[in-house]
Amino acid sequence: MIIEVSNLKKSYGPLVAVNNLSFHIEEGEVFGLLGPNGSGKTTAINCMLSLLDFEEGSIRIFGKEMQPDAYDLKKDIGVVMQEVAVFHELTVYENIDYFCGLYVSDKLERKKLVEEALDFTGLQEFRKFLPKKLSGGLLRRLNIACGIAHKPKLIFLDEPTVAVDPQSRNSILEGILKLNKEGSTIVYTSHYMEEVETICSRIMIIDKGEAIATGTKEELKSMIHLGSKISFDASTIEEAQLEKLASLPHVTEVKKNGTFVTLRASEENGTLESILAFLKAEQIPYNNIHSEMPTLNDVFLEITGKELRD
Ligand SMILES: Nc1ncnc2c1ncn2[C@@H]1O[C@H](COP(=O)(O)OP(=O)(O)OP(=O)(O)O)[C@@H](O)[C@H]1O
Repeated sequence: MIIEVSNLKKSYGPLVAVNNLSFHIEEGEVFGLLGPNGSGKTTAINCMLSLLDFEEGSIRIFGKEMQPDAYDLKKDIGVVMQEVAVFHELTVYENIDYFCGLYVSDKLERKKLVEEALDFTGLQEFRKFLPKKLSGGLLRRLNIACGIAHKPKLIFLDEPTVAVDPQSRNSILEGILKLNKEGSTIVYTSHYMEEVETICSRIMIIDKGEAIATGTKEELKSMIHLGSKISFDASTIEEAQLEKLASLPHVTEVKKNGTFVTLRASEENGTLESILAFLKAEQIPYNNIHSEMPTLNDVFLEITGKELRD
């Protein structure tokens, strides 16, 4: 087991930021911590890194208790923090070389690793640039290169894609999967459910410092019984017809907002067909019909009663 957190509790004065948090992360996982802003993700990471002390619980990394002076554990950990932390007077190359040098003293070996990190983050052509000449997305890529150049076994990435352009975002996400393929276990925090769904093998959803659900995205979605969502535009549909729709097999909910009708179905198979057959039989004109599987936002909404997004 790479990480084992048991009953972690951390407060800032009267505010309990993380409460009774327990989870484990196995080697090779991309583990996602998904929660809205202020839900305690960064606090949990900082406790795992022994950057913060905590009142209750225990944290074991690589099978050993994590301590502020556990340098033997820390050398195998890479950290990419939310705030970009690079030296503004050093070039892109020199920054990566500096951070890599904290772990790798052999010059030749380090040169190879820095070149690989430049390739990996697509920063080769910017190697001589000072950070102030980089766009926000490139600066975040530099932040990542500095955190991962020494090829750590375990990498923490805290919201690495906040405020980056879509191209850099995709390149960051692809890069994380590549690091994972090359053998690193990843802990990834985000409040973007799409990212977490795309790259994480297992996800813990947190809210107000507490874990509300943990599992693969399929497991999380099967915890709720929302099934798929089917929507269409039907300006002439009548109240009595909406009631009939609600009584079709597997339809669990029907809502109308303006001309837009949204149904929830507990079963994917055959439901869309029976809705289409009903609309045809009742001669109800409709447009833009589409069906969506539930998202992690639906899971969050069902459990907490609020949206994941701010
Ligand atoms: N140093 C601090 N002192 C007091 N309160 C803090 C401190 N750091 C965080 N908090 C509070 O603790 C709670 C959890 O914050 P934390 O930063 O861990 O959440 P988060 O999920 O990482 O959110 P974000 O994505 O916005 O960083 C929030 O209510 C935050 O305001």
